[in-house]
Amino acid sequence: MKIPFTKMHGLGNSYIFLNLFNFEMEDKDLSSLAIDVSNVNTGIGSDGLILIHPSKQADVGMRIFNKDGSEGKNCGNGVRCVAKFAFENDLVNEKIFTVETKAGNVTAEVHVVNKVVEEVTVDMGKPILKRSEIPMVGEDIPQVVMENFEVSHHPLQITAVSMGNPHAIFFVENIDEAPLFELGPMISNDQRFPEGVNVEFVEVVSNKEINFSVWERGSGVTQACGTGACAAVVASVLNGHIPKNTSVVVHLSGGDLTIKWTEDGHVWMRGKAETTVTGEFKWNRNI
Ligand SMILES: N[C@H](CCC[C@H](N)C(=O)O)C(=O)O
Repeated sequence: MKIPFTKMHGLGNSYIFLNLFNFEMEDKDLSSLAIDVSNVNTGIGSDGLILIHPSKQADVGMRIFNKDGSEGKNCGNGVRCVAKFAFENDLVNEKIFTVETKAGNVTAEVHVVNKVVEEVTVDMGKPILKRSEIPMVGEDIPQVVMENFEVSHHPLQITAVSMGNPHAIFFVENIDEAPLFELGPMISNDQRFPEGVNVEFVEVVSNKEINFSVWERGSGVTQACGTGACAAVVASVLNGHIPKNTSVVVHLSGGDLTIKWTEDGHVWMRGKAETTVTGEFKWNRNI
């Protein structure tokens, strides 16, 4: 089976994009396709697969699958790439439009230079803070902020935020000393998160700047995580490190995002989206 694809990335968080406006894939094949295209040795190499599809409730729709074949509900870097693809391929004809995700609709605005979308601003909507809606097991309280969370004899304090997908945020003194590889996978698969969780370590640099690293649910360490960066800013405000309504520079391994949690409760994200390569993937898994 020959599959036309476009590889794109947001700050090095890369996905293989399929345009389902002019190509069809069976739902039952998507998980295994995500695993195969993500494989850097036998596939194309990426953090997962993203489908761009027609939508009845928004201008375009997207679905995101992680490297392990699991489906996520939202993807900040992915939304910016979908917006770039949709505008540059005339799937939309306005610079501001809506994108359907499994977590609901978001609104994107593309910033164009010489017909090329360089950056995208996304209104990622409101964060979800209620424990049961993260979801996280335990007494259902309005928000989980600096709660004791022991992992493998490490006494940590967790702040939990959902951007439609779950995030566990831990503040550290020095991001370079964060136990990302040791504790990331343990926390991501911890029983206290019934659906798993994305794990972020955050170093507060100032009241408008943070350093950030991430172990993504279903993909492991990635260069960037857009929803994670949004969740990290929300957590920083909840913990009094950053005032609300501040334009925060989030330094991720792959580059910077500018994020603001505004008084009306919405989280805004601005950052780059880039196209790496287009091509045709010969997929011959015996399905
Ligand atoms: N691993 C995430 C999906 C990708 C999110 C990330 N790549 C982003 O940019 O937000 C999850 O399972 O919830």
